[in-house]
Amino acid sequence: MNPLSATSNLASNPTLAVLGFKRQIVYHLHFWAFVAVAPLVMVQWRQGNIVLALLLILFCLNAVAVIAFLRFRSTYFLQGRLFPILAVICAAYSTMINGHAGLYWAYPAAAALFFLLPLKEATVSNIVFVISMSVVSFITLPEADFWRITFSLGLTCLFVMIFAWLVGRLQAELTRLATTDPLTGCLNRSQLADILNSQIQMRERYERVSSLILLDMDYFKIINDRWGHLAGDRVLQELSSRLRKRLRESDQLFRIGGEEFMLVLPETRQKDADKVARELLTNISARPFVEGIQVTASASVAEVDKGETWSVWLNRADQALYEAKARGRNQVANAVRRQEVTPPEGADPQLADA
Ligand SMILES: Nc1nc2c(ncn2[C@@H]2O[C@H](COP(=O)(O)OP(=O)(O)OP(=O)(O)O)[C@@H](O)[C@H]2O)c(=O)[nH]1
Repeated sequence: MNPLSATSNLASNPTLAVLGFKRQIVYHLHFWAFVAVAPLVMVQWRQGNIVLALLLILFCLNAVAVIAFLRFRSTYFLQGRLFPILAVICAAYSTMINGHAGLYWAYPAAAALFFLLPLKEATVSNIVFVISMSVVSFITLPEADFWRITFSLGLTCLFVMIFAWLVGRLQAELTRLATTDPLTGCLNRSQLADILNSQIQMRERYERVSSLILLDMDYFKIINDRWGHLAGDRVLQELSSRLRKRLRESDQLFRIGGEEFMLVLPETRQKDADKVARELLTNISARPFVEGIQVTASASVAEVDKGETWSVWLNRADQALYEAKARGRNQVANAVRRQEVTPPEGADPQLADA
């Protein structure tokens, strides 16, 4: 996959958008590092600095490998670990033989590390980088330069580290805002397909069966009409917190519509999910909500079937929810398994899946 094309997922999946952003940074930094360093190979070779020229060739080859792996395999070659090692060796060695001319390259290399590696690894690499450059400048340059280099390089690293840390926090916050519902804190629809698909893959590959529960409040419109929208909002908040309390760490809670929630229960069979759904409904109807509002909800349960897509799975649960509503509400309906749908005689069995 072209790393630059990952932005096409920006609107549909925030997590992929952040991943695409990170790929682009890695891609651009290696591309421009290659463009800057490749001519230096010739310069150092001509000046007779063969070892440095060979080190720079290695640096360029690493950049080409990272770009190629990103473009053709969608993977990060050696997780970017060669860049800091080669950058430290090249900058330190170049400073030893070329003095200040080599030192200038330490600054962009140190800054780049914070965008190529996880924050902790980049910090450790840069501490090693600053110490190496300090030792080299102490040995090869006047004492005043040693102090200037140590402080200016250290400060550069500190500034970029703070910037990279803030960008990371901003990314995490934007992802959270884009993937959750602000009223209840539940996941929104943005990751629904991905999460259902991952459960389907667990079913196909490892025979691990997951179930989903759809839960919809009964006559919620009446609550809004009688107590107002603010009270309605508070009921939704309390409902989501009651649901969350009953769930396991591995379960996921989505708000997929106004008063409709979806619970994904990994490694849970239909009969166990049915038990959970019944407990949830009892928990909802047993105690009044804010301002003494008494509510009930209807639910449906569907275990993932072999070979079905996420939309078929969700659709089966949706049909069952209609049934629970039609049968009088405040109850659980189990979705019909695809195998249980017997096509009329002579009909194409494939059509039963539709
Ligand atoms: N307070 C509040 N109300 C919401 C929100 N989102 C949707 N609603 C309301 O939820 C109500 C849903 O009404 P319906 O779809 O008729 O469902 P219902 O009244 O629960 O009836 P059944 O589902 O058939 O039992 C509408 O009045 C929406 O305005 C929200 O975020 N806050």
